[in-house]
Amino acid sequence: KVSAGPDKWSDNFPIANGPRQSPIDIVPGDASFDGGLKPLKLKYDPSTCLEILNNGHSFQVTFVDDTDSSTLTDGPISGIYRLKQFHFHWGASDDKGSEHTVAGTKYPAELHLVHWNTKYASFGEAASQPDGLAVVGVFLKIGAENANLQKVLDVFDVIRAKGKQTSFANFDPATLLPGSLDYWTYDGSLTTPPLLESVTWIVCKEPISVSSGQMAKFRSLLFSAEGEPECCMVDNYRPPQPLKGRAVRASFK
Ligand SMILES: O[B-]1(O)OCc2ccccc21
Ligand SMILES: [Zn+2]
Repeated sequence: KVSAGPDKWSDNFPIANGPRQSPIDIVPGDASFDGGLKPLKLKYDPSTCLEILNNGHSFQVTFVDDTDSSTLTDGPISGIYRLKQFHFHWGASDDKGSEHTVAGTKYPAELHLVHWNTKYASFGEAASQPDGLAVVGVFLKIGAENANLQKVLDVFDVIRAKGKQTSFANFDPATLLPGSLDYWTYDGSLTTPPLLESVTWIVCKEPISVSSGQMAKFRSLLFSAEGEPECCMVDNYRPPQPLKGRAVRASFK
């Protein structure tokens, strides 16, 4: 059965209309500079990279998270958050695809690096806590071919269908970060069901590049499993949700 789109999610997940839903439209002029925000501290160990899988709504690269080898600290958060996985959201064409927008501007894709608070025992437990997750969002903008991203795209042929996975070792997610780690931050949620309101969002102002040909490769993945009618994996983004009085802070002037 085909899963229902974002407008139908509230039927099974009433939190879809909750007070801290994501993504949002970030309006730079409305964000308040907070001098108390620390620089992001991302320490990633490529040897914790484990596998890459097509989970039917995106593809994700999963990391071993039983030690503090790959962590996010500082920034707007307190304590140590461990990297669990990263994944992307993208569109059917280059004019849409990101989840967060910037003064209404949509990017063709958005990277999410998902971390969980080690004050909790596991990702699953953390995901149900208001301070449980911290997701670093990075926009992708059409430009030069991204050689680091290409290492991920090169294995797409073996994970084309839903449920396919393969080992993926020694990838350094830091190679997907922009030069500047200036960011906006606000309290939000998962952007896919169960839409849990447990995410401190950290959205980088500076995008990374992706070529139009590389975006076409994203669109070669399938929502469908082997043996099912082929359905291209595109438009796997949730549109912006109401801010409902939340503050968006900027780490930069
Ligand atoms: O980026 B997402 O909201 O999409 C799915 C997901 C899973 C875990 C954390 C955050 C997210
Ligand atoms: Zn995501």
